[in-house]
Amino acid sequence: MKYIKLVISLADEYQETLIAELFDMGFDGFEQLEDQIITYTAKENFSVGDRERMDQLLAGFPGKGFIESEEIVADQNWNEQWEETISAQTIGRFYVKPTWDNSTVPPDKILLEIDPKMSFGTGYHETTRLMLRLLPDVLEKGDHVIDAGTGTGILSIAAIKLGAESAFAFDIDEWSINNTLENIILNGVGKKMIVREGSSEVIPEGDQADVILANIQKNIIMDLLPDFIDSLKEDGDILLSGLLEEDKEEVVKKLQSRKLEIVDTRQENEWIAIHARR
Ligand SMILES: C[S@@+](CC[C@H](N)C(=O)[O-])C[C@H]1O[C@@H](n2cnc3c(N)ncnc32)[C@H](O)[C@@H]1O
Repeated sequence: MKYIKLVISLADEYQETLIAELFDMGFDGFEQLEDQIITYTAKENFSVGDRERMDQLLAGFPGKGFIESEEIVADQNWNEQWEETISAQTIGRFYVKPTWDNSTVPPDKILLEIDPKMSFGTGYHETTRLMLRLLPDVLEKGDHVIDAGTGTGILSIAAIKLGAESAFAFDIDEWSINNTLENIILNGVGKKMIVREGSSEVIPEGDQADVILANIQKNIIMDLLPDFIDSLKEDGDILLSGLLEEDKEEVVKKLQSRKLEIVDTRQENEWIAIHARR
């Protein structure tokens, strides 16, 4: 498979906003450098319309961004480049590392072995970190979890390692499903985790979660929220991220209008996560 590698020139303070947009366009694997982002997408996914939309987006930033270079790279090269940018890190109670990192797991940490390939969820993004830090405060042993937009599977795997009895994870991205399946095997959580390709329509009828996890993006979360609430037990908890600080008011209002109580809100840089309870 061939990928398009784009090197984009953009001031640091606008990079997260652009990344959220590019992510929705199907781009994945974002390397943030000083005033520069390197990103990839499958060649067949990048239409002329996408290119125009990207040019428009970049022109909209103060000081303007632009595409410095565009190159077609083969799968193998791409993965090698990507892997070089990933290394282990501690996030709250977890130690997240790819298989090619041989560092020692700190004794008090729970290992999450995640080979990210192209799926979002290395633990490097603020939204994943916020979710991983909130999860131990919310999850109880024996819980059933629904993980919407699972990416690499990282949040479900973390939940099971914390003591969840089962997790149902779904994602619209086929690549993410394959990557999640690999990570399930790596972490030995296969018996407790079910993965499906698709959106909220794939949640089994009558499935009721103690905890719903959704690190996606504001508009998608707003659309899927009614389905999430239908699949949440009375007193169940919902953790939402992929949200920017500026999204907070709208999302909180919507949650409250559906009679959910806001328990906690956390922030890292301009990103937030919300913990609400039914
Ligand atoms: C920001 S990533 C989060 C990945 C991972 N859960 C984490 O916390 O690191 C969002 C994921 O949501 C998926 N996604 C986007 N829209 C979706 C939808 N309508 N239903 C299910 N998954 C969706 C994307 O493919 C992507 O893998």
